[in-house]
Formats: sequence, structure tokens, C-alpha cells
Amino acid sequence: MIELNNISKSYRTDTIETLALQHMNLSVPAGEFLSIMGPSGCGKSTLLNIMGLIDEPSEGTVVLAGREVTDYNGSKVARFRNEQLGFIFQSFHLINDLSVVDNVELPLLYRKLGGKERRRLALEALARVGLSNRATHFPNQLSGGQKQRVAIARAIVGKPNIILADEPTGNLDSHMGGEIMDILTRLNKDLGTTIVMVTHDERMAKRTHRLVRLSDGERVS
Ligand SMILES: Nc1ncnc2c1ncn2[C@@H]1O[C@H](COP(=O)(O)OP(=O)(O)OP(=O)(O)O)[C@@H](O)[C@H]1O
Repeated sequence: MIELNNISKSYRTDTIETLALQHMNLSVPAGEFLSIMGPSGCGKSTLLNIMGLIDEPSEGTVVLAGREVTDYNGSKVARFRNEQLGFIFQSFHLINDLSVVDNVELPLLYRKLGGKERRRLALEALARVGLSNRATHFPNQLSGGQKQRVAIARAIVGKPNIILADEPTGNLDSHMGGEIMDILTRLNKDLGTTIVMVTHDERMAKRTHRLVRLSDGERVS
């Protein structure tokens, strides 16, 4: 389902070259819930961004949903990302001027769907994260845990095969973080969504199927 083949990534500025990932191989079967851990700066976000087609590798190939996507660009990347991938970030990335349900509908604006159908799907996604009763609220009227649940609803509204989550519980206390893990676990079990999650929290990582540890841009276990 996700295959990274011999991926390296270096960032160049005028004076320095940083090797963020070195010859990384990783295969994530469909339906797996995988966590990635490692010290700050070891390349976790870079890895997730390459899987999510947000960043391009300097070397190596990426296969997602059976397609070699390394050379995709422009509208092809945008479309593939919109249809196949859902993203969740540590700091939620909600739009404060839009209501909860409008935030959730955003990824659907790029699909050929009528307004009613978009609304129905957004409400269905909100029900899945237990937030039907907050649809007309605005993000600043919600707790951190609720904001992250809205972000999850937005990530799943387009029914992606893969969810990429960068420290989804990083800004939450352990109780709220546990609730977010409950929701992700349920999505993985009920819908078979493949999830790759970067975390700093061993307790969250223990709740996933497999843990990959990185150090200095390489897999160590
Ligand atoms: N746009 C960039 N330009 C230059 N260097 C970068 C860039 N993005 C990341 N790096 C460098 O690449 C390395 C890996 O960064 P990355 O953000 O992937 O680490 P991380 O493991 O996610 O760290 P953290 O846990 O602190 O978020 C770091 O040394 C970082 O400084």
C-alpha cells in the first residue's frame, strides 16, 4: 500500500547541506496502523511529507496505492492527494473563520459534488468523531481535543485509503490524547484505513500495530 524504496532527502542552502533521510526503505501494508518515533530532527516529518507528496525525495521512489507516484506533479499530485490521503497535524490547522462543518467540507470542494451531498458527507464524518452537536460552532469555541476531532473528520471526509498524522496528540493532555487514539484505532479497524503516525509518546505508539524508530535519517529498528 505504501512503499518507500531507497529514499534519501537532502536540503541544500547556500552554505550547508542537511541529509534528512538516508537510503530509507519502508513498506506499510494496507490496513496497518504504524507509528514512527525518534529524536527531534531525525527526519520523521520529512518522511511523512514524502509519503504525503508534500515534499519530493532527492533519490528513491514512492509507491502509493499501487502507483509509482514519485514523478507526479502539479494537478496530478493535488488530485491524488485529495482522493487518497488524509492529513492530521499537531496544531490542527483549522480555519477559524469557517464553522466546524464548513472546515470538514473543505477537501470536498475539489470534487464534483453538489452542496447537499458535501454537507451530508461532512455531517457523517462529524458523527464518526462524536461531534455532531458542534457542527455550527467555530473552532475557537472548541477544546483542543475537539479541534483535533474536527481535523480528523476533515481528514476522513473524502474517504481516503491512507491517513498521515504528524504528532496528532502532541498538543493534548493524556486523556484527550487517549480519546484521539481511540478514534484513530476505530477508523483503522472499522474502515481499514492505513494510518502512519509520528509520535513522541511511547504510550500512543504501543497502541499501534508496529513501531519504526529513526535516528539521523535512518531506520534503527
Ligand atoms: N526545509 C528545510 N530546509 C533545510 N533543512 C531542513 C528543512 N526541513 C527539515 N530540515 C532538516 O532536516 C532534518 C530532519 O527534519 P524533520 O523536520 O524531518 O525532523 P523531525 O524528526 O520531524 O523533528 P521534530 O521531532 O523536531 O519535529 C533536520 O535536521 C532539519 O533541520
